[in-house]
Amino acid sequence: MTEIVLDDVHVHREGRHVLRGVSLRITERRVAVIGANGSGKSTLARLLNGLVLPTTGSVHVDGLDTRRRGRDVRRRVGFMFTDPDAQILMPTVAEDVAYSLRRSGLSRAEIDARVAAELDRYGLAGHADHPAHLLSGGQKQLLALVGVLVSGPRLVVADEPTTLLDLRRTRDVAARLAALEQDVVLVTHDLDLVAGYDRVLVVDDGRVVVDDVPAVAVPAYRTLMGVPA
Ligand SMILES: Nc1ncnc2c1ncn2[C@@H]1O[C@H](COP(=O)(O)OP(=O)(O)OP(=O)(O)O)[C@@H](O)[C@H]1O
Repeated sequence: MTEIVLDDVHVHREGRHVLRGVSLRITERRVAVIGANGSGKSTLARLLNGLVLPTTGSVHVDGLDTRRRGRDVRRRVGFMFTDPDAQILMPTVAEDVAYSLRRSGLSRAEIDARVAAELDRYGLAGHADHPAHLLSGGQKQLLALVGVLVSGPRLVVADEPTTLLDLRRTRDVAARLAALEQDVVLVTHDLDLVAGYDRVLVVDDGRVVVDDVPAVAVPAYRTLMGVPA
């Protein structure tokens, strides 16, 4: 279990107050973040692995300050972006996953074995030597997830990972995330995906305005947006 503590976090970006005093302690296995466009969800997600640093306040992951120990934090907390193309860096599928292990200290043979096992687990083994850019959107998102998982994070932050996917691929990626042994923080606009989560944070105008189980938080968000079910 990973513990993330945000203490009175404010984030200013180019004169804008993007987050306004967020304090949280996250220890649950499945946490979802929902909220309107521009409310600050991505910024909150990026704080969790030090991709964004607080302007004031602090973020600690298992006691590590993201401001001072960013590299150690990122080893614990993997990040999955909305657009998998932003995360696919190497020409072939297997090379791309192997790239995530370049600083692992493993031998070439160990890296190859681990890559093959992970691709197999995610149904991508048959594509190992294919150009990564020829995969379907859903396969690319799974490849991005494999690239995040292969280096062994304890927690995966996924920022709208199903936004670009069709219904079937959305269900597939969501099921993969739900089945992970790692802890998950999921940012999403798809309210169906958060049903099984332990905790839902509703972000509005830079603040966490609701922090509750899905059965309470989702209706509260609908009311906030003026679209009750
Ligand atoms: N680097 C930046 N420079 C300037 N403004 C920024 C920056 N990052 C975020 N913002 C602004 O902060 C606000 C919150 O952005 P953020 O991406 O966190 O929202 P979001 O809730 O994830 O939105 P969406 O649902 O549309 O993805 C937006 O108004 C955005 O324009």
